[in-house]
Amino acid sequence: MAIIRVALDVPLDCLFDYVSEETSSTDIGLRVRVPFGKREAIGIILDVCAATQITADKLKPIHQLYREIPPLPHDLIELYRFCNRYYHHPIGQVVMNSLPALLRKTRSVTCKPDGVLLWKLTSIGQTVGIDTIPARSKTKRELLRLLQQNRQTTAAFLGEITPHTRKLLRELVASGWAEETVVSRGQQTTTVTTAPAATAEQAEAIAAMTAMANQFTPWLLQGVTGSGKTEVYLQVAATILAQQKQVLILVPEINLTPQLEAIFRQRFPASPLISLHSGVTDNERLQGWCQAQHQQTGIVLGTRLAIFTPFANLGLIVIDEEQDSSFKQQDGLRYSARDLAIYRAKQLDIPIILGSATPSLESYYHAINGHYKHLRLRTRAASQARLPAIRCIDLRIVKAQEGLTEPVLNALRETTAQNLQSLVFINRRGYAPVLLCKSCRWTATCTRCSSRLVFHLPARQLRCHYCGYQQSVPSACPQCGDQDILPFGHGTQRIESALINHLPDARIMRVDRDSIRRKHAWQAILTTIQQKKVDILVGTQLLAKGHDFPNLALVCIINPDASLYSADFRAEEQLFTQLMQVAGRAGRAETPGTVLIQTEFPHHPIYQALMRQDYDHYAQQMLKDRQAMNFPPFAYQAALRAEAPVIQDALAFLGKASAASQNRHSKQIQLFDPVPAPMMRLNGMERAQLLVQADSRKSLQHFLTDWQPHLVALPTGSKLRWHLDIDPISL
Ligand SMILES: Nc1ncnc2c1ncn2[C@@H]1O[C@H](COP(=O)(O)OP(=O)(O)OP(=O)(O)O)[C@@H](O)[C@H]1O
Ligand SMILES: [Zn+2]
Repeated sequence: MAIIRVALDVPLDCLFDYVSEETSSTDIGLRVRVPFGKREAIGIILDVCAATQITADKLKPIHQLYREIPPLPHDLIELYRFCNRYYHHPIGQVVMNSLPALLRKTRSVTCKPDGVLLWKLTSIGQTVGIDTIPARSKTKRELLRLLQQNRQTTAAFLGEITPHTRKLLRELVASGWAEETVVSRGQQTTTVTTAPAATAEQAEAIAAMTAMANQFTPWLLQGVTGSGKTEVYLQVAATILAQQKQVLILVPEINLTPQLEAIFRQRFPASPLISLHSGVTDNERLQGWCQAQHQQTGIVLGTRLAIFTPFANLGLIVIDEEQDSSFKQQDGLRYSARDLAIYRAKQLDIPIILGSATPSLESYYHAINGHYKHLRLRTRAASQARLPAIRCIDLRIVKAQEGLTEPVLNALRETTAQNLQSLVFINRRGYAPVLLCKSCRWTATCTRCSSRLVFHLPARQLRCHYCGYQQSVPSACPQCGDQDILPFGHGTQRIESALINHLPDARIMRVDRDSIRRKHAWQAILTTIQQKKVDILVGTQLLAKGHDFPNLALVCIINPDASLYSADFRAEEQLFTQLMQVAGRAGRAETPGTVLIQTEFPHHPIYQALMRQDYDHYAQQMLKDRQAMNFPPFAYQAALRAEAPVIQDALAFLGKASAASQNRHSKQIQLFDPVPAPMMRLNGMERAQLLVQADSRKSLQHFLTDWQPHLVALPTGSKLRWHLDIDPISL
């Protein structure tokens, strides 16, 4: 009889002990159904031991052990434990929330190898010389030769060679030379591409990485927009896949997966690929998860949650657009998928590539310090492609009408006339961000959030972009009764209608979260762009990230000034990155690109750096500022956040939390005063935060480990909620 220790989805940071007759230490990582209070719960066995502190009368037997899928691998369990320690998040919630939804239900699951059987050689089989097979066994020789040539082959294909294929394959299996694997359906791609000749810079990067393909090496691949980072990933992945290892590619946005998926499928038709992101069904996610664990898949492409995929034999991790904030989870377990990826790569002793045109300051700092190996791609890859020319339009001199200036309109007209595409970038969806009463200055605000309601034209609705609240537009000002209430400012819908007025003949398409809501809308949009059925795109950052539209020649950036003077010290970095990204969409193939920026501050260093396209200089300047102010990456932070129906309660809780830490106060730790969050009200709750800062990760962790039990012990009242956010990316 064994005591098993189970992780359950409860907010307590402990494992729960049960007895089980049928369990041994090899069952760590299996799912169990257990009684929990008056109900049943599902959990994962994290430990099996001989003794427990629970008294015999309280110790309960498990209800069921699920063996239909093999236990979670050890390295994944180690990753859970790391998350538990580092993010100070309850172990059971770490484990259970990283699992596919179907594994969190108290039901058995079936993982069917939903795919095609393929034959391949074992590593011994690959080294067998053809001439060791007697010359009279002509068909056997032929079979072996075919398998050596095509890494994975269907039995049907082999069956065309000889009617005795089945028998011969069995012989190969008996000698330990060949084996069957399962490949998910839909892998057989019709168009297969071959690698283009790498540019000199690409070749250098690929050579450096493949030379160190079998050990932990963090690479920062810093390549200007359009420099062909994807090609570098592909060629390094080829080496890893040829070693029969798996590749994990993380991208920031689900919308970036279809293009990349197609590229990888076409390049590696024999390597099964799965996509894991919020768009796949529960069952697809479960099957993908199982296939990765059984090495029925070679490539996993996914968004941040895919970092928790179990792998049989992972050989490479790629993080594309590594600076992107969506790699950080913003609720529950607030992990950074990028940081966890570094942990995993180290744990498995494999290389990791962080790719970006504008690395995060953290990664850039590691690279210039030599902690990461730094590779550069300084020129665009396609032979004719140059970086675009970037120019500012001074809004103090040139007036905008309906948000658009004459130079921008002219450039759009010219580009359209040349049959080329343009992108008008405005990072605000809806028609107008403010609805304003002209006589009493009333503005429409959300009752649940400290935000303004955004005016959406087609539906004539006011919507809160934070909590989703909606109402219809009032016919008169609710405060003074005046009927003169007007939309103020510009969103994508308003720019779209202005463009329709100014360029009636152009084909205009708006791309933002509202327009891609329908299923498959995104695919349709990509096809429309690729088939050149649109002249002008009006879009938010959805279109700015990572896309490769060869016919796009002009990018116009409308009013980016809004976040120039934000209170958050990261806002400037984020704006710079975003503008470099969006500017980088122009002129990626033969067509030279132009970028126009409408701004009231053309002399601001951010636009100056942008016009020079000098990331390094700007990054180094920002690093100097961070150092002077003692901000990350020169300091390590955690935020304690509390929310309650009234702000005083949240602040009071943080005050007590701060007091509870006093004895453990050291020189290395700085606790700031509790303050209301920049956006104080959200979803009917009022929020406050307390920033903890340390000079090293270690002292921060020490402090938090000490502090946490005191936090847990603080009385909160029923309505107050709090959490810790380690390495927060927005304050
Ligand atoms: N060696 C090469 N020869 C010719 N074309 C290439 C080569 N490598 C890449 N390309 C092409 O260059 C274009 C840009 O490549 P890619 O999309 O990988 O850029 P990127 O570095 O990811 O840029 P961004 O950071 O803007 O996303 C693509 O159309 C790609 O097909
Ligand atoms: Zn709201």
